[in-house]
Amino acid sequence: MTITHNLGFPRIGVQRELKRALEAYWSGAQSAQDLEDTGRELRARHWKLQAAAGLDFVPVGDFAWYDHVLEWTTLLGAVPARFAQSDREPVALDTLFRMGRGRAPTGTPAAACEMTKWFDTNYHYLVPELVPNQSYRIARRYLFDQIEEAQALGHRVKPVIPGPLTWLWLGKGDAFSQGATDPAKLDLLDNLLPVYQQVLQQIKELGVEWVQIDEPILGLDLPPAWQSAFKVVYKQLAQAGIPILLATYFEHLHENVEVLNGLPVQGVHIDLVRAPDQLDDVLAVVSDEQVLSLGLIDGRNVWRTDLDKARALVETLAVRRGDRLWLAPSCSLLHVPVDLDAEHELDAELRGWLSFATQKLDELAWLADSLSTIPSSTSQTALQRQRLALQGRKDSGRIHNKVTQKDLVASADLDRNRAPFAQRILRQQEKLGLPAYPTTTIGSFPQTPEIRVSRRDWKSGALSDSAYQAAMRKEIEHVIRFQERIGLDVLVHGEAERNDMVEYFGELLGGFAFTQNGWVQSYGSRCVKPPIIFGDVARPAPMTVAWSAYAQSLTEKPVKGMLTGPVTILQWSFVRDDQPRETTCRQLALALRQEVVDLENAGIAVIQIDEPAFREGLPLRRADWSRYLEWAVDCFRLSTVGVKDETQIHTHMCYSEFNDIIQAIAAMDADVITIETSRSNMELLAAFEDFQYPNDIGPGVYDIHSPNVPDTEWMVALMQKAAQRLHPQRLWVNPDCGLKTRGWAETEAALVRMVGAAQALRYT
Ligand SMILES: Nc1nc2c(c(=O)[nH]1)N[C@@H](CNc1ccc(C(=O)N[C@@H](CCC(=O)N[C@@H](CCC(=O)N[C@@H](CCC(=O)O)C(=O)O)C(=O)O)C(=O)O)cc1)CN2
Ligand code: MET
Ligand SMILES: [Zn+2]
Repeated sequence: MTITHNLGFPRIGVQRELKRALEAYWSGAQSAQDLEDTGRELRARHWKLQAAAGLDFVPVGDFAWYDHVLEWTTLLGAVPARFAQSDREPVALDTLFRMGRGRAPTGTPAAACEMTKWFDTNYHYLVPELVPNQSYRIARRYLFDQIEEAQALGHRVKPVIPGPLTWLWLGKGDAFSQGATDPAKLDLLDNLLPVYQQVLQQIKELGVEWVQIDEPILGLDLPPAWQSAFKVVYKQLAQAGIPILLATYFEHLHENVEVLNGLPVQGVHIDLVRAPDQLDDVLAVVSDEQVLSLGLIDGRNVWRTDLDKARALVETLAVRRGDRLWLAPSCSLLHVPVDLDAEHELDAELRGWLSFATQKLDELAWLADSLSTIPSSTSQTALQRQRLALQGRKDSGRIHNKVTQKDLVASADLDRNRAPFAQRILRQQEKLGLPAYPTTTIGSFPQTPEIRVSRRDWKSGALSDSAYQAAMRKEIEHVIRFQERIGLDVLVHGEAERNDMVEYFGELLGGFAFTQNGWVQSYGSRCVKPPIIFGDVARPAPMTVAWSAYAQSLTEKPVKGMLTGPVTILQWSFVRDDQPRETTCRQLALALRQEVVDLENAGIAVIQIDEPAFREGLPLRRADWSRYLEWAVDCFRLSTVGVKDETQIHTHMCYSEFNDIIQAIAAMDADVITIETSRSNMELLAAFEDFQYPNDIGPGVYDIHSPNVPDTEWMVALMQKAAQRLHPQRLWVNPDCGLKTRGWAETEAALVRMVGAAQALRYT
C-alpha cells in the first residue's frame, strides 16, 4: 500500500483566525490564554481535516505563531543577547514576538531580527543570528507538547523540523562574513548536533514512528564543504534511532543527488512538480529499503493536478516499492490558500480547474487509492470529474485572447531603448526643477482601519461606487496636502484605493481571477491574496490614471504615477502552468506599457514601476540566472520605454541583494531606483558603487517595518555614507519602502525628520 503524508498545512486559518488572534493579543485586547486557545483549535481543525482526507500521517511542527524558522530558533535557545534571555529559563512567547517584531505585551522592545524571503517564495522567515561558539539547548517544549496534543486526538503523527544544515545556511552573523556559504558556520555543528539528538530522542520516546527533517538547501548550489557535511550530520542524527525522512523541495537536486548516496536516512522526499526529471537520478541512489516520497501535487500553485499523468509516472514504482513509496504534495501547503469551498463568487468552470490546500489533500488520497489493487468507486468518480474539468480547461475559449496574442507577436519589433540616461536626465531636470537630494516616498501611505472598512462596505454593496470614490478622493487629498505641508518634492497619491499592490491590478486586468478568502501568509500576521492568472492578460481600461490625475490636479508639485511591474505581478500571483512564465510576463508588460503611456498622456511626469520581487524571481540555481534575467529585464523595458525622454521612470525594490544582479539592474535603465538599505547600514550600496551604476538612486534612510521614529542626524549620517559611495548629484532621499503598514503619527514624525535631513544635506 502506498503511504500518503503532508509536509505542512497553512496555519493562518481559512478566515485568518490566527492573524486576528495575534493582533488582538499584541494590542492587549485578548489574553495569552485566548491566543493559546485559538492556536490549539486551529491545529486540531487542521489535523482533523488532513486525517479525514485519508492521510496516513499528519504533520506536527508546521504550526507557528509568527514563523516556523523562528519557532525552531527559539526551541534551540538561539536568542540574540539584546533580548536578555536567561540561559536557564524557557524562552517565553513574548520573547519570540519581540524577536519577530521588536515588541510584545511584556518585555523590553529591541530591534527585531532580520526578515527575508524563504527561497523563491513570497513567504518571509526570521533570520537566525549566529555567533561563534553559540550554545544551544532545548529552550521550548512546543514540539513535544504538540506531538502529544495530536496523539491525544488520535492522530498518527510525523513531526517536521528544519534540518541543521538548512538552519545554519539561513543564519547570519557578523563573524560569518561570507554569507550563507561561509564554511565557518559548520563549526557550530559541534554544539548544535547534540541538541538535535536530544530532540530526536525525546520525539522517539513519545512513540513517534517517523520524523521529517527539511533540508531544502539541497536544491541550491552548495560548496563542497556543505555537501560533505551531510554525511557527518546524518550519521550522527541516525544514532537517535528514529527513522528520518529527509525532505527536499523547490528545486532539482542536480549534483547534490550524490549527497544522498549512502546517506544514513530511512527516506527521502523530492519535489517532482518543480523538477520532474530528477526521478531517475534519485532512484539511482535511493536503495530499495529506503522510503521514497514523491511530491506530485503542486504545493506552490492552485491548479488541479493531472492525476492520470501522476499515476502513470508512479504506477510501476508503486508495485515495486509498496509501502516504501510515499506520496505527498511537492512542498508544504503553506504557500497556497486553505480552502476553495470558502469561495462563493468564482464561477463553476473556473472552480473546476482549481485546488487549494484542502482540495489538494483529496487529490492525494484519490491518487493513492487509484494505485491500489481495487480502487474505490468514489475515487474513480472523482478522477473522472477531474479529468473532464482539466480537458475543459485546455479547450476553454476563456484562456485565449486574440488581441493579446497578436500584440505579443508584434512586440518583438517594439523599441526597447530610450535616449541615453545622461541626455534624458537633463530634460527631466529641466521639466521637474528638483533641488539636490530630492525627497520622495515609495508610494503607499497608512492603510487606516477607516480605509479598509470603506472598501469592505463597498465590496459588500453597503457603500455605493460614488461614496467609495469620494472617500478615497478625500484620502488622496489628505495625503497630498500633508506632503505639501511638510515639504516633500515628488509626491505620491498614497495608494488608498489599493487593497494590495498586486491584487489591485489583478482585479482590473483580463485573464485574472481573484478570490474572497484565498489568503496566504506573507510574514507574521500579514497575509496576501495572490490573484490567479488563468488566461491571456489584457487591459480593458486604464487602471490608475483617474486616481493619479486627480492627485496631480490638486498640486503644482509632480505626483508620481504608481504601478506594479510585470515581474512582480507575475511573481506574486498564481500563474498559469500551461505556458512559460516568460510568456505571461510579456503579456503583463504589454498591458503595463499601455498604462504607462496613458499616465504620461494624462500629464503625469514621473512614473514608478515597482519591482520588489525582481530579485526573488531569480532561479535558485545560478545556471538558470541569465535566461531569467534576460526576459525579466526585457519585460521591464517593454513596459517603460514607451514614454518621452522628459518623463522620469522610477523603480523600487526591497528585500533585495544586488551584488549578483547589478548588471541586470543597470540594464533595466530606470531613471531612478529606490531601494531598501537602512537596515544594512547602506552596505547594499556597495554593489552600485563597485559597478559605477550610472543612474539616480534613492537608498532608503529608514526602516518602515518598525514604528520607531528615526533621528534626523542618523538619516543625515546614512546619506553621507551613501554620498561617499555614489555621486551626491545622483542621490535621492526616501524611506526603505511604502508606509501602508504604519500609523499616521509615526509616519508624520518620521517624514518631517526625513525632509529635515535632506535640507541639512543641501546646506553642507
Ligand atoms: N502581494 C504582496 N506581496 C508582498 C508585499 C505586498 O505588499 N503585496 N509586500 C511584502 C510583504 N509585505 C506585506 C505588507 C503588508 C501586508 C498586509 O498588510 N496585508 C494585509 C491585507 C491587505 C489586504 O488585502 N487588505 C484588504 C482587506 C483588508 C481586510 O482585512 N479587511 C477587513 C475589514 C476591515 C478591517 O476590519 O480591518 C475584512 O475584510 O474583514 C483591503 O485593504 O481591502 C493584512 O494581512 O492585513 C502584506 C504583506 C512582500 N510581499
Ligand atoms: C513591497 S514594495 C511596495 C511598493 C508600493 N508602491 C508601496 O509603497 O507600498
Ligand atoms: Zn518595497
